[in-house]
Amino acid sequence: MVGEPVNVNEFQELARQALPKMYYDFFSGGAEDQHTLKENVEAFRRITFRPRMLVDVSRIDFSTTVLGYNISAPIMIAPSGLHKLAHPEGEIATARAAAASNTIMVLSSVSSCTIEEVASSCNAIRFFQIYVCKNRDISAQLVQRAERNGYKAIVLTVDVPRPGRREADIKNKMIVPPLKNIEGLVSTEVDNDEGSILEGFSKEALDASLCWSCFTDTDFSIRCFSWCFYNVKVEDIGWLRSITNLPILIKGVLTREDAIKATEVGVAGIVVSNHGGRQLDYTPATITVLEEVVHAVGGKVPVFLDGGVRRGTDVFKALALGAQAVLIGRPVVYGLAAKGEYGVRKVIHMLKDELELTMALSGCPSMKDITRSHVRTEHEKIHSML
Ligand SMILES: Cc1cc2nc3c(=O)[nH]c(=O)nc-3n(C[C@H](O)[C@H](O)[C@H](O)COP(=O)(O)O)c2cc1C
Repeated sequence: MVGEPVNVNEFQELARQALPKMYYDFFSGGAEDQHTLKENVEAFRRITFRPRMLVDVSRIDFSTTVLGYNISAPIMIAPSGLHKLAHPEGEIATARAAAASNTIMVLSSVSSCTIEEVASSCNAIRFFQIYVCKNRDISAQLVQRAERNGYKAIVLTVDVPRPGRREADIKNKMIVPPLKNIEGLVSTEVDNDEGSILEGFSKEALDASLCWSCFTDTDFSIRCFSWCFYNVKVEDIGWLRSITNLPILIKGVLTREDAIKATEVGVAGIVVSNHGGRQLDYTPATITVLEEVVHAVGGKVPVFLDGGVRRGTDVFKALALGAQAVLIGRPVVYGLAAKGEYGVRKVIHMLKDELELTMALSGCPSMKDITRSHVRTEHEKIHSML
């Protein structure tokens, strides 16, 4: 029995106690051997600090901006689906916690509350995450609804051409409740005797043919024109840019090769993510590839990171390695399951408190003081021993 939690990790056990096994497994699980799921957390632990002493840390400021929006700390809420499985108020409670914490929430396209319900529930700064469906009209409708309802950016998740093999969901024959945003547009009644219904549905609906496509500005306007007036299907990322004025972030990049392609197609930012270890198992922990992506991008667009962030020290490490901010996945859902909106607020608050302390003890009174030389990676440790 866990009493009042004193850190974010302790919310996981509270969530396990609060939820039916099928739902707890859905939120906590990863793909196959769950190697990447564990590594996301473990890799942070292998990074150590190089703190500086006798710096004036009597005032700490970690407020920042993301795509021009001021937020209280470099900690945002990652998109995760089906929050009503965690708590009856679902994403509305999560959004209210984001508003109270003055941070950004990325709403999942497979949320259990609609785009409109979340938008009208509070004044949180919201981004909207999409998967591209085989039927592009469905994705286009979602993007346009998000834009109409005041969402400030589109987060395109690119690591799910097919769903990863989440064996707990398969065993549990995970049942998907109605996906409110796409109700009536996509059938969730998929026969999938061998696996989870969620997996079966994703295989049916998602467009596995989605690709990068580079284009010049002239090329782009021709594509827009043709899409609007002749309804000719414009391919891929160019297609997405042609249907929205919102900035587009790409979520799911893990290599320099893809980081370069992302900047070439004109995205506004990159999220280094392996989907919290739920997609391809044995992809590296995100914190270990962050620098590779940051170097490849060369400051052209901001780079964000999610996966395994459980401590304020983790946030600091990601910032030192070049992230502009981090996103939090499971801890938010665990907070929601354990204590509703209050639980999500508490999770964000705990991470902020820990970040503040880490900055004070490292000699970094502001975000700009956090540098690469404040951390030591495992690679550097090995190198220094040779
Ligand atoms: C239960 C669950 C559902 C998720 N649903 C989505 C989703 O709908 N769209 C998406 O882009 N990512 C989704 N993700 C991935 C998260 O956005 C994020 O990448 C991941 O949770 C970060 O790792 P962490 O949980 O260790 O913080 C989901 C993750 C979890 C745990």
